[in-house]
Amino acid sequence: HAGNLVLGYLSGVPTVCMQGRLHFYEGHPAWLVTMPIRMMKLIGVETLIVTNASGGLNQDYNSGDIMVIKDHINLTGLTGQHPLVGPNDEKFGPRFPAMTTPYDPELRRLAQETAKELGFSGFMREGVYVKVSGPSYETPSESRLLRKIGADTVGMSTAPEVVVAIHAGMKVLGFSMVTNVVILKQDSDKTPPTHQEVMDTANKRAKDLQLLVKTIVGKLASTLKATESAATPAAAMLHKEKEN
Ligand SMILES: O=P(O)(O)O[C@H]1O[C@H](CO)[C@@H](O)[C@H]1O
Ligand code: HPA
Repeated sequence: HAGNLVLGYLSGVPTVCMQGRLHFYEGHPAWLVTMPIRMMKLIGVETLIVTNASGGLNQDYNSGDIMVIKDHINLTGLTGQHPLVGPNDEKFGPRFPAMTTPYDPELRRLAQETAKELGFSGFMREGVYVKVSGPSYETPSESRLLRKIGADTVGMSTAPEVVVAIHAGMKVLGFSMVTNVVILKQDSDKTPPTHQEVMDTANKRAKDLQLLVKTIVGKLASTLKATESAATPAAAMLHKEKEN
C-alpha cells in the first residue's frame, strides 16, 4: 500500500485519491481507519468511489472479475469494532444512522451502463461484500459460513469507510475486484491464496478499473454542470427578487 494522498482533477472534477488505505489488521483502531473519509467530507467531497481487492466466495466468479458492491456485511462492525463507537459528532451525522441503501442505486446503474459501453460486461458482477478483520485468509469452513450468510466476495476493508461516509451524508459507489477464488472445500489440492497473487491480479485489471472510474466521474461531471446551469437562473432570480 503506497500510502499517498493525491489531489488533482479527474475528468475535470476536483478529486482526492488515496493510494492505499489504513487497515484494522495493521493495528489501527476502526475510527482511525476511517478518519480520511471525514477529512474528505470536511474539504467538500460529496461522492466516494471505493475500490478493493477481494476473494470470490461466489464460485461463479472468476479471478479478475469486477463486482459492483450492492450491499455489505460489516462483520467486524457487527461484532464490536465499529468505526462510529464513541461519542457521536453531530457535525457529521446522527447517532443512529440508517444503512438501508449504502451503495447508491443510481451510481450502481451508471457503473453497469458505463461498463457495458466500455465492453466490460464479460467480467462485471454485482453482489455483496463481507468485511472480515484479517490478516489471515479464511479457512474453508469460515469461507462456507461467509457464503451462507449471503456474501459474494470477502475482504479486510471498505465497509467501515462506507459506514462513515454514509453517516456523513456522502454518496457511495463501490467496486470489489476478485483477485482469487476462495477455496470452500477442506483438504483441497487448489493453491492457497497469497498476497502476491492478490496484487498480481489487481495489477492486471487495474487499467480497466481506472478507465471505468474515470469515465464514470466524467459522466458525473456533466450531470453536475447541467445541474449548475439549471440552478444558476433560479439563484439569479432569487437574488433579483431580494433586490426588489
Ligand atoms: O481491501 P484491500 O485493501 O483492497 O485489500 C485486500 O487485499 C489484502 C489481502 O491480500 C487485504 O488488505 C484485503 O483487504
Ligand atoms: N480473503 C480476504 N481478503 C482478501 C482475499 C481473501 O480471499 N483476497 C483479497 N483480499
